[in-house]
Amino acid sequence: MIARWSIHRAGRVDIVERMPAIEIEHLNKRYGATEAVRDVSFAVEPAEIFGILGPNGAGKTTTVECVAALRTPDSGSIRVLGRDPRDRALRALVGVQLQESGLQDKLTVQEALELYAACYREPADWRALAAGLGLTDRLGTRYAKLSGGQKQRLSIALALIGDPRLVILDELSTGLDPRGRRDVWALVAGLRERGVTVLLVTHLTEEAARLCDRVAVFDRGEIVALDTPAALAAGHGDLDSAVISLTTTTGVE
Ligand SMILES: Nc1ncnc2c1ncn2[C@@H]1O[C@H](COP(=O)(O)OP(=O)(O)OP(=O)(O)O)[C@@H](O)[C@H]1O
Repeated sequence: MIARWSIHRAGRVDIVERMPAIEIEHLNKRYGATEAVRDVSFAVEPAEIFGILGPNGAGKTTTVECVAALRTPDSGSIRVLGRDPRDRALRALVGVQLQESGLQDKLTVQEALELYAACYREPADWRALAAGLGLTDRLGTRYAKLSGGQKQRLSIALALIGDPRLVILDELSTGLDPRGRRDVWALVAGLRERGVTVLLVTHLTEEAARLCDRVAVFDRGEIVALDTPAALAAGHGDLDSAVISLTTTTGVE
């Protein structure tokens, strides 16, 4: 665990002792009659890979969208790197990969990478990111012509282009082939080694078991269990069985 942490790329230095990277207290969010998130509280430590598992519609994306300031909570509090999620200073410190990318069809992979890199004062090396994600031979390809898995690789590269301190990854490996999954798992494990905090929404228990230090299991908008993957799996045989027995919703809304 990192005891002392300095945030310097926002133009000033904050030294924070044992401050969680993300702190959520009593988060509530509803859409009309649907209570998407109900009284959710958890904290993510610096350099931790924290997983969110749970069935479709359990409130996982809504929660991470609140952390990413893409949705406004109805009540509760969220601190990201000690700040309000809407604090502009976080733009340089937080990378977000969500299920929809919204990229223009005509942009090539290289143009997208260069465009996003230009938004940051100290971007990551986009060529190295592209290489790590197996995109080097697709740099000249327009977004519309990419396969689903290649779009996914690009969205991960774009989440990392600002060399963030915290990355939010929603369904990291959806649509990736086995080699692609292995590439992104190595990439995410490497982030932790560099002290980057990762909030990871996933449906893959294998991914959670391999990567995550701790996992919160969501069901019907609530956290029904929070522990290490090994502790969650204990007594159930494996993590898949644990999630199935801990949750009640079916896969279909
Ligand atoms: N924009 C929206 N308007 C209305 N209801 C919504 C909206 N977004 C999500 N919901 C509802 O809120 C609940 C939680 O949705 P959310 O997307 O957070 O779940 P999830 O756990 O991420 O699901 P999945 O695994 O399918 O991505 C669901 O019942 C969903 O139908």
